[in-house]
Amino acid sequence: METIKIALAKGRLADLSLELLEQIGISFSSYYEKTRKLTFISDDGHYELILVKAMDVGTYVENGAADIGVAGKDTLLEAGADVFEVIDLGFGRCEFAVAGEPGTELSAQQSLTIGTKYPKITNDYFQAQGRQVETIKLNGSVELAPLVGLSDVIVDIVETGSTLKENNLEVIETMLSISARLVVNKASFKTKGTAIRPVIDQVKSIVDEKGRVTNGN
Ligand SMILES: Nc1ncnc2c1ncn2[C@@H]1O[C@H](COP(=O)(O)OP(=O)(O)OP(=O)(O)O)[C@@H](O)[C@H]1O
Ligand SMILES: O=P(O)(O)OC[C@H]1O[C@H](OP(=O)(O)OP(=O)(O)O)[C@H](O)[C@@H]1O
Repeated sequence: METIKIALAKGRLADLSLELLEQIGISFSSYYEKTRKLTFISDDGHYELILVKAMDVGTYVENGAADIGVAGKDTLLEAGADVFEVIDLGFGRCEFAVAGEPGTELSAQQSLTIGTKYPKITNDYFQAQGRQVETIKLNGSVELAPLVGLSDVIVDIVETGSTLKENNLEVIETMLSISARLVVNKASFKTKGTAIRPVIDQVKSIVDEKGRVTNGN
């Protein structure tokens, strides 16, 4: 069997993604040795795990450097990744929102400056409303931008809302829902279909099962 390469995002999605793979019998014991390694071979020798930055998963999968990947919908949209998005995995759930200081009114601002890690999503969102905005690309701690006058508002991920609250900001407008997705390289889907399709099917059945439990049915 040809080795299947799986790209996972370092960070908060990594452990959940590995748990899911373990549930379908794909284990990477060497991952837990906590080394600085970025590639790992599965215990059965059939899969290779590559660990990449969250924003880069789509790029690796689009270019065929990985056959399969797990990435947040946010990063896939921002990277404009041309991949097959086959399953909504149901974890890494959060919302995209415009946030700012309490009382900020978007319509009241003639020209709006927006601090964000996601300039493409932000521009697309406002362009769809026929509105030109100026985005300032940031790489983290985005909530700081309106507090220090770098931008009028921010566009960022909101989960519990506690980061906004602790920085005296609030959601002004929710934009779209985000969750982790299983993605597949378009060529691999055909050329390695015999090996990839069973992985997709097994992941699907686990996600469906979880959905049923969560829904109480
Ligand atoms: N607060 C959150 N709650 C739920 N999911 C989140 C949250 N923040 C981010 N995510 C999801 O998890 C993915 C990975 O986030 P993580 O924080 O690990 O990396 P990152 O902040 O995008 O990258 P880096 O820290 O390397 O710049 C995101 O792309 C998003 O889909
Ligand atoms: O609504 P909450 O539950 O507070 O979660 C939202 C926070 O989580 C993410 O930050 P992350 O931890 O990835 O930090 P960074 O983007 O600043 O690196 C996001 O950028 C928000 O700051």
